[in-house]
Amino acid sequence: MKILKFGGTSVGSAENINKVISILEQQSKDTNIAVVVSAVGGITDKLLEAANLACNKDLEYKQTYNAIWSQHSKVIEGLFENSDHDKNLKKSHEALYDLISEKLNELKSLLDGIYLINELSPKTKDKLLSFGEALSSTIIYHTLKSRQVDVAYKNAQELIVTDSNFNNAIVNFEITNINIQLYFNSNSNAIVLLPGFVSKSVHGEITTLGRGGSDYTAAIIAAAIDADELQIWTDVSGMYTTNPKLVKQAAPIVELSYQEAVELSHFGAKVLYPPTVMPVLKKKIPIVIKNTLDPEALGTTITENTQPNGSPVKGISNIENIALLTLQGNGMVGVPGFGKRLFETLAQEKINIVLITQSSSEHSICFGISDNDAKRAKEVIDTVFEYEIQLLKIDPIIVETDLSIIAVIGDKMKNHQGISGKMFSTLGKNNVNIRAIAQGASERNISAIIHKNDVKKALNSLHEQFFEIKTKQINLFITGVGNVGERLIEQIHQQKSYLKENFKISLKIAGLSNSRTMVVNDDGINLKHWKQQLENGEKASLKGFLNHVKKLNLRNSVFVDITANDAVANIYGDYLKHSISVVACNKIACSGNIEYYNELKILSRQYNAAFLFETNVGAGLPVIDTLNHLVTSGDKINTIQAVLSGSLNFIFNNFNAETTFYDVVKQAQEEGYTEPDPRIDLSGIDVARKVLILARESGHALELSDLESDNFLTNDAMEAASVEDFFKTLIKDETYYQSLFKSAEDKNCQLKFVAEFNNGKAKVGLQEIPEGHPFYNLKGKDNIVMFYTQRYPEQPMIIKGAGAGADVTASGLFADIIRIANN
Ligand SMILES: NC(=O)C1=CN([C@@H]2O[C@H](COP(=O)(O)OP(=O)(O)OC[C@H]3O[C@@H](n4cnc5c(N)ncnc54)[C@H](O)[C@@H]3O)[C@@H](O)[C@H]2O)C=CC1
Ligand SMILES: N[C@@H](CC=O)C(=O)O
Repeated sequence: MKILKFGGTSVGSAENINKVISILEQQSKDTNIAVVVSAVGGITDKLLEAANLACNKDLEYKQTYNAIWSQHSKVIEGLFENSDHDKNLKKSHEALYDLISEKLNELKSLLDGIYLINELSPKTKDKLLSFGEALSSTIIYHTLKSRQVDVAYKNAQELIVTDSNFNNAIVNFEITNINIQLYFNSNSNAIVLLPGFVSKSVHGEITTLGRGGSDYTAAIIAAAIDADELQIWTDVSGMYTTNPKLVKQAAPIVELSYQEAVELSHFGAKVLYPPTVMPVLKKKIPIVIKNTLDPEALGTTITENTQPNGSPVKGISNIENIALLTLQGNGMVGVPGFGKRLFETLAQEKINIVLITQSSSEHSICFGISDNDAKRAKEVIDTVFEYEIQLLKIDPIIVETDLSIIAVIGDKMKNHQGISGKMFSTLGKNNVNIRAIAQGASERNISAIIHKNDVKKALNSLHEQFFEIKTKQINLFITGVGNVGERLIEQIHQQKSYLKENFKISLKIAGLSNSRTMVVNDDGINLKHWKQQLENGEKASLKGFLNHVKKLNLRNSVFVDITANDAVANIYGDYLKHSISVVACNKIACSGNIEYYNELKILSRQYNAAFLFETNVGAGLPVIDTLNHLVTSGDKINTIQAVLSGSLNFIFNNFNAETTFYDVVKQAQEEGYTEPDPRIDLSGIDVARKVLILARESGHALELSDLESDNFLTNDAMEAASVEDFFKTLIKDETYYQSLFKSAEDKNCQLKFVAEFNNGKAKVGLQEIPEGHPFYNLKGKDNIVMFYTQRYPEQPMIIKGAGAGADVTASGLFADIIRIANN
């Protein structure tokens, strides 16, 4: 025989009750079943609300009563919607309606009585609450009957006998078990339907079984008759690996042991309330959690032992609204009795302790309790230890609120080393601060107290670590979606599935901003329509964007700066301080004052957040990465010689007697090689910034003002007030630029804008490069960097290739993002 229990949602509407009936018809084909039902969803709360209103002399109770009426009437109408066409069905419909009216009239009299006497005793409350299950079970029983199902009705009050502890009655198992056995031994109906939650005292008064009462009814019956299985039907497909409202990837757990289920349900998995299923645990009866709305789903089977080859971690749970209290002081060390007094005080105050930890120095005891109890706990503990506090033996108790507990759970964790290591390193990498830790000797549960704002991030990171076969999600927040930014989004869109499949990296763009608007979406921005979404976003603001990113608090968050803006560069520190990595192709931060550059490097280390800017030099070429590898492996950089401007190389490669300087500069701008403001390239500042960054990465504390810069532009060009005016000077001064070309051509040289770093000094300037020099044949928009080092003294290490352009720069940014993902 099997016992099936259906909760409030399962019997909450005619549609769901029809689903319940199909399940019953199906299951009763194989074996007899006992079916325990809860009240229609929401009714128990409404009964209480009506009673409290009545008790407080508030006539609104009549409205609530009417709502209870109409909710049941709606269910009945839905179940008998075709009764007009069938005589028998019509009769059943009317009979049921009369029965329910009778019960509801009784309820009305009770509520009127409460209103009149202005009192709601625990005994009356139980009588009142019992209406919920009585109504739902009557409706379902009569519906089954009207559909010719072989069903018997048994009021659980006639079987389950309790003491007179109203609202939370204690079961007398001796009498109850006999009652149940006698009844089921003499019953042959395929289905027996019973209301859950209700019972009667030995004196015949109505009692109820407290929280999770219907589960308890089902478990008591299952244990009494040694049932083959207890099925709990609810509105989710079992117990989940973690809270599915916070972690989208959470999935139902197929198998759990009783202990694991109890641990998980203690820690927030609401589908099972442990005390209620204790009777079946003793008898080792399997419990199956199933979904009424999706009966084909496997659900969760809970038995004594699970498969030996199952995963060691079964679930991750959390309890919200926790306060952490710390009792500390030198006077506690080596003195017995402090713990006893502390915990006795809490017990007397009926304050439940959720977690305890004590350091081996015995200097402090920490414990977690519900936030609601924190104030009361502080008052009573400080009073009890008033004498010791006055003598400065201990401090007044310290209370920290707004915390949550997260716990990793699994029976087999104790046979695996490294689980707690993985748990804490995952939390640490994601900058989740751990306030307290507890692990029992059973090693079935490792718990940590963290700030409530970190719970979502912590659960997602841990879920990814333990359940998602190493897929790492990277959450990108991109500022600047011009030439380069747009290409990066395209590249990410194109590569997303490939990266996920082949490298287990899941890239999500969770935020986008340009200088006008910004959009942030926890679920990720749809990359097919990102322009529209950004267009319709809220007004852009750097602080606003940062606040969104902080509030979302997603794991592996990366801020990507693809602007040329100094205000954006100045905000990196705020991201790093929140353990949000920064990837920048904007060169301002690394070439601005050295204190800021150093501070960013320190913050990056301190907060375990990457700060990468490979595209600052050579666009997509691996210049900085290579330099870093040389330096970290102990090499010394002696000299760097380089052509670092893609746009200037393009310009001087295409400028000759047949072209004009204006035309080739315009073309470089249109091809996307120049900075947003081309004067930054032509003036040599961009190259100066790049060589400065290389010098700094080589270990030299230089400022931009330390560099020698040989400018080749005319004074008018240098002083032009706008880009437009600048271009006008190029037309005006064409003869001058032609003379530069002519001078080089006459010497059979090529014009190259060269950067040099030597002996701690750096300079940039236009040079006439003779044939045979490695720079002479540098094509198109290429860059070349030659590192002369201690290990490469004669023949330099050379990096060469396209050093400008939106596509290659975007791919350089992409490479930095992947570096973070692979870390
Ligand atoms: N084009 C290239 O070959 C290379 C470019 N870079 C760097 O890439 C950066 C971007 O270059 P492009 O895409 O060509 O420039 P762009 O002018 O096409 O795009 C810049 C974007 O930044 C946005 N922006 C500016 N100020 C902003 C603010 N305060 N908040 C939010 N967004 C803001 C603009 O709205 C625009 O969408 C520059 O720093 C440049 O030095 C680096 C290496 C190579
Ligand atoms: N404008 C730069 C490209 C970005 O760094 C160049 O021309 O090299």
